[in-house]
Amino acid sequence: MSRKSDEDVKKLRAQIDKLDQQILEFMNKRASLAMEIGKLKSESGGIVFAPAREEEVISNLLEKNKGPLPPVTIRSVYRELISGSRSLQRVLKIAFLGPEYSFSHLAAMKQFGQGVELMAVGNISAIFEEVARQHVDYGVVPLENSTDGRIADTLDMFVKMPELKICSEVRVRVHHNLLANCEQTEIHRIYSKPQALSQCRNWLSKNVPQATLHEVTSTAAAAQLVQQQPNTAAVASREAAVRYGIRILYSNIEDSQHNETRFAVIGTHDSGRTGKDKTAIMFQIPHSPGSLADILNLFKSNKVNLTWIESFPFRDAKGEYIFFADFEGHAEDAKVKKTLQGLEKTCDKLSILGSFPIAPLEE
Ligand SMILES: O=C(O)C(=O)C[C@]1(C(=O)O)C=C[C@@H](O)C=C1
Repeated sequence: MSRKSDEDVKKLRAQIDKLDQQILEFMNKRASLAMEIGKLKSESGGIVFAPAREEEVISNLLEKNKGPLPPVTIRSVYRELISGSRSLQRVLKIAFLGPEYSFSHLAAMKQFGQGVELMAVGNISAIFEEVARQHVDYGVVPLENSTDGRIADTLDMFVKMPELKICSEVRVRVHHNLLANCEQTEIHRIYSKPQALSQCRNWLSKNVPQATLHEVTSTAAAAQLVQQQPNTAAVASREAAVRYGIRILYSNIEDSQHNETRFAVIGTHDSGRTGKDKTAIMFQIPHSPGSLADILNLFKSNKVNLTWIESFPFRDAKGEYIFFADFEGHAEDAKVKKTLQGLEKTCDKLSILGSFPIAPLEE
C-alpha cells in the first residue's frame, strides 16, 4: 500500500472506532431497556421469552435495511443482541436432541442465540418430559424434513402430552458432509442417523459403494464413533467435523438440493401475534365417509391456507388416525377463530398445539 492509502485507511479506521463506541453505547442502552421490561415482567408474572416480539424486532429492521449489510448479518447480529438482553432478565434453559452439534443443536442456537443454557438430551420423549416437569424452560424437537417427511417420535409425544405448546418454529437448511480421517477408498463403515443416511442414499451408493451403512441415534454420535474407530466415516454437519476434529472429505452430499428440517420450540405457553403467524393443531375425526372432507371445507370456506397436514396412526385404537395440521394465521385472528370453532364442533377431539410466528426461510 502507498503512504497515501495507508493514511486513508488510518482515517477510515478512526471513523470506525468512533462509530463502534456509539454502537456499543446504544447496544447497552437497549439492553438496559430490556432489563426494565424484565423487572416489570417478573413483578407481573410475565414470560421472559417473547418469540413474537423477537421476530417483530428483526423483521421491522429487515424491512428498513437499505444495505450494504445483507439480511443474514442483520438477523444474526440482532439474534445475539436480543439473546444477551434476554439473558439479563433470566438465563433460559433449553433442551435439545443431543449430542452437541446435532442439527437440533444448530436449530436451538439459531432460535435462542448464545445467551441461554443449552442441555443435550438423549431422545425426543425425554425432551418433552423435561419441559413438562419444568426442568427446562423450552425444548427444541424436529417436526418434519423436506425429504423424509414427519418425525414420528415427535408426533407421538404430542399425542401423549397435548398440553405442551409450540411457541416457535425454526427452519434449518440441512447440508450433509462425509466426514472421515481416512481416504474415501479405505472406508468400510458409514455411520449416521437413519434420516441422514436416507437423504444421501444415492450419493453414498455411487461414491462409497464398498461401505456398509449403520444407523445411530444422531449425526453427532456418528462423528464421535469415527473419532474412535479406523476405516469409518460419518454423515454429519460441518460443525460436527470441527467439534470432533474429523476431516470433511465431501460437502453437500444430500441427494436433494433443497433439504430442510423444520423444528418446533415446545414450552408451556404459545406466542403472541405478529401478523405473520401459523397455528398448529392435532385432531381426531369420526370414522365415517366425508368427515375429512368436512374438515377441509372449513378451511376453504374461511379462506384459511393450510401449510401442513399429516395423518398418524393412533396407537390406542387399531385403524384409527390422528391428524396434525398447521395453517396460516394466529388463534386470535377472526377467520382462524371461526375455523377453530367449526373444528371444535366437527372433530371428535381437537388440541390447539399453538400459534407462533412463521419462520423465515434460511437465507
Ligand atoms: O420486549 C420484550 O418483552 C423484551 O423482553 C425485550 C426483548 C428484546 O431484547 O427486544 C428480549 C426478550 C424477549 O424475548 C423479547 C424482546
